[in-house]
Amino acid sequence: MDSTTGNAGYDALVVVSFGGPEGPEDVMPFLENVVRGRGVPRERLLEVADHYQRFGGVSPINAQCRQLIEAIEAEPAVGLPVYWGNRNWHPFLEDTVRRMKDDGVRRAAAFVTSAYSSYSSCRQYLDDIARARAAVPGAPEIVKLRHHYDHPGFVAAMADHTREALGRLPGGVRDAARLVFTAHSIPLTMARTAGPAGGAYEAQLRRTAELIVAEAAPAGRGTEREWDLVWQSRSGPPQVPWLEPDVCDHLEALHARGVGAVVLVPIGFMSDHMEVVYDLDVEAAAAADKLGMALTRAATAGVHPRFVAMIGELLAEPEPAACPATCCPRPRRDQGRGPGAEHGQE
Ligand SMILES: CC1=C(CCC(=O)O)c2cc3nc(cc4[nH]c(cc5[nH]c(cc1n2)c(C)c5CCC(=O)O)c(CCC(=O)O)c4C)C(CCC(=O)O)=C3C
Ligand SMILES: [Fe+2]
Repeated sequence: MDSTTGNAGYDALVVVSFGGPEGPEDVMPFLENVVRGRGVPRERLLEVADHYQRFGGVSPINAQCRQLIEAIEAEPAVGLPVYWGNRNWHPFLEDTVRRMKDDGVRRAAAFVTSAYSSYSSCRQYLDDIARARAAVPGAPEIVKLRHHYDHPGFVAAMADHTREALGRLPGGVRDAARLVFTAHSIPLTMARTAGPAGGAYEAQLRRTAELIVAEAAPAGRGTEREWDLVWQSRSGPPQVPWLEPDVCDHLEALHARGVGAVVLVPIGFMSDHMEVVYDLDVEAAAAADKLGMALTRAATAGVHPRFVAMIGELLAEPEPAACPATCCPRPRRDQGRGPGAEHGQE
């Protein structure tokens, strides 16, 4: 059986991810890589550094990537050598591309651990790939697989995890529980220019949520389960507007409306990241506790068998159309700060 080429003739798969620190001394250099040229205030950076330090300076993201790669390597539908390269921490994508070239890879598919359109979640990864290839003479061609937000494998994994989290709520409040889907907030300027026609980040997340609601909580008791899409992990200077409401504010608003139980469903993250284990499992959990709300958090897609199988299915699809050069542009750093600030080098 020749399952090694698929329709698009790839000879390798590279998992492209964000990267995270793996010890206390990694935290500041990692954060400096993340925010270089981004205008994130120093106070915000120190606050986030403290979140990492509470976990011994170790983000869960790299271990999750290693587990995913192990699972992909064991997936018969993949049948390709699997590489891994990150934007912000070891193994850096450029080093990986060099290794791929040395191994004789000619045409690789890239699975980016982000399912949606926007500068941060799509274009920036395309730029990372282009920069890494430009630094390596004779680098392989690298084709980014399509956005998988609506793929039945991703949806099935998250629906399964949503049902499981509903099952962890006390029986008495389970039926009335509300599903609260979360994703990383982004600046409004970035949200407006996401995708070929703008607005794609939010529209895709909403679609994912709808698909999960339909699968996890089908109308059986007569009505569809109530749900919302809200935002978490806002960064940037306070005067720049980002997508709202924040998940913790939203829990308060729901409580004021008499909602007694919530399942958080982190569809914006493909695996456990610091944003999930701190911003949701520590901060949002504390907010719910204070309000006396029952709260559980659905597991991220991680290595759910349907999610892993999805990667094999994506590899078998014809080569995806490249994103138009104009979609998901890098927002200017001065956007949202009013007129007169238009001389940054970004
Ligand atoms: C849309 C989006 C995703 C989802 C898509 C994807 O998965 O790629 C994502 C993922 C992640 N973001 C991560 C970490 C950080 N993001 C930051 C800052 C920012 N994120 C942004 C957006 C996103 N981020 C933006 C617009 C900024 C402002 C600065 C800038 O314009 O770039 C900062 C700076 C400090 C702060 O939070 O203020 C950190 C440390 C980690 C690793 C977590 C871990 O270690 O477990 C992951 C997976
Ligand atoms: Fe981020």
